[in-house]
Amino acid sequence: MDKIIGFIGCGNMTKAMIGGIIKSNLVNPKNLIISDIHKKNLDFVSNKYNVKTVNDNKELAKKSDIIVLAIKPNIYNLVIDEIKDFVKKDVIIVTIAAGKSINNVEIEFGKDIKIVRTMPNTPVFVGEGMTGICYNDKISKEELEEVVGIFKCFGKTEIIDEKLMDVVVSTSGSSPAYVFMFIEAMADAAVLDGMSRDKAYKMAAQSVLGAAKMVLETGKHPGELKDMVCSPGGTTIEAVISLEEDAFRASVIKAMRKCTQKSKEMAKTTI
Ligand SMILES: NC(=O)C1=CN([C@@H]2O[C@H](COP(=O)(O)OP(=O)(O)OC[C@H]3O[C@@H](n4cnc5c(N)ncnc54)[C@H](O)[C@@H]3O)[C@@H](O)[C@H]2O)C=CC1
Ligand SMILES: O=C(O)[C@@H]1CCC=N1
Repeated sequence: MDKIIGFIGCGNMTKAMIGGIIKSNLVNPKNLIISDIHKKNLDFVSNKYNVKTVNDNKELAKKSDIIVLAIKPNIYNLVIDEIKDFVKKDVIIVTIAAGKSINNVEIEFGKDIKIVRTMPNTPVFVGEGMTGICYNDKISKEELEEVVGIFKCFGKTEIIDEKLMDVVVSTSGSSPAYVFMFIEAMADAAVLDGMSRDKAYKMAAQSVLGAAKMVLETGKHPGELKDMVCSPGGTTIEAVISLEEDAFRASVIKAMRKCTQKSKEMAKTTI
């Protein structure tokens, strides 16, 4: 691709995304421009990846063909207000924030603008991200493919109906946090029973990775895969029954619905 891709905000997500883009050789590093209010973040990426950096969002807006808004949702208004009169006519705006609908962003720009709304997750750091993507009616098939191509540099992508984007937030955007809690809890139990901390994290995490791969690669129902682990009168069924008694699955479902609801509420209140 020979388009100029600009990232506004050089935090965790941007660092991970540009790392993946450069590794996959999608664009020359010189075609990436990053802006941030903190020089320390810009120095980090220019030293590590040899990308262009600017401390002025307007300057980035004037030069970029695609702009990824990688700032926190609460400053989207501020940043859009700052750049809206400086963006190129055919610029593609890519959002990655929870609770920012396409309509919110269209209203903030106050003019016809191409928008791709995405929800990635932190596994983009290791090239295993999962990104839900939707877009407005100004985006052509080719433009959508270009943006999808960016997100494929650091993981998998799914095109999703916008009305399900709040569900994407809870299912893949926020879900690494609950999985980390699960791994931490498993490791705590192992440590309690005498295993060293480093071995406990490694063994719990690899088991989660392997189990996830089995769901993706066998196509079997997760319940069937669970049954394959449970020997009659054995050890696993003891753990399964204990988790059921403590409403393990109901807790996860309840937590995810709260997460989805929060994303919906944010979309109502952030314009
Ligand atoms: N962390 C996560 O798991 C995920 C985050 N997101 C979304 O990604 C976005 C970025 O999140 P993170 O990278 O985690 O945040 P972060 O806090 O690490 O990065 C935000 C960056 O924006 C910079 N910034 C603040 N004001 C600015 C301004 N006026 N102009 C330019 N830069 C400015 C900050 O200095 C910081 O480097 C958020 O909207 C978040 O909702 C999306 C999916 C997953
Ligand atoms: O908690 C948040 O707002 C972001 C969105 C998805 C993951 N983290």
